[in-house]
Amino acid sequence: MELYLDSANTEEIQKVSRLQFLDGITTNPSIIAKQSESFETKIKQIGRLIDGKVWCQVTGENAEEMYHQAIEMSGWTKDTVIKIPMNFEGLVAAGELVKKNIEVNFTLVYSLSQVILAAKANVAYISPYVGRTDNYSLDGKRFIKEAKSVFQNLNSSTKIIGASIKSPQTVVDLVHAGADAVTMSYDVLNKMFQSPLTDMGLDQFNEDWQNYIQNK
Ligand SMILES: O=C[C@H](O)COP(=O)(O)O
Repeated sequence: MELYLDSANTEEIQKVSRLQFLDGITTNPSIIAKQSESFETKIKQIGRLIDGKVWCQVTGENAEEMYHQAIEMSGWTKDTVIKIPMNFEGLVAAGELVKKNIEVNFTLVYSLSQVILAAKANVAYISPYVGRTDNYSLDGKRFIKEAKSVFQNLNSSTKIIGASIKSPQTVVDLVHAGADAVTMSYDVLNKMFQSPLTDMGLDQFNEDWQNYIQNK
């Protein structure tokens, strides 16, 4: 399973880059818009901070614009995944990029008919936005399970990256549902390793150890 941080914040990226197993950084236009640097400067900086894939999203309004942006962005880091919106123009652009062996992710995927088109387009990833799905009383976990089964039925190698994750339990649910990858905020990533039982156990070990070495 691949695990990504969904952020463009330098401090957050520097901290998590110490985790050797992280697969990279995902971004989107809203995440980039929170930063002071230009898009290109920011993505290149992330590429220097992390040893892994850097995901960036095209903002063009038609296939041609998306394609040219994607080609340019591919040169910004050594391992770039291009995020393309799931719509007609995006499908056209993705076709051209896949031919050039560029890794493409269809973003904002919410229906199984979109999943079928993604499989036909032979893209590397799709990203269903689980938290946003759940906000509309639709079942994000179930959608990932069904999308996985569609890919299996079609013998597709397209991977599913669960996005818009709001809690560690959602990560667990998505792994059970068959997600190949997950991306989460710094806040959710930090909550993943926290447990009051771990803290209590560690406090007890420390206390016992101090007593032991003092009485030796
Ligand atoms: O780019 C994908 C993000 O995971 C979206 O997350 P969000 O719903 O918290 O904006």
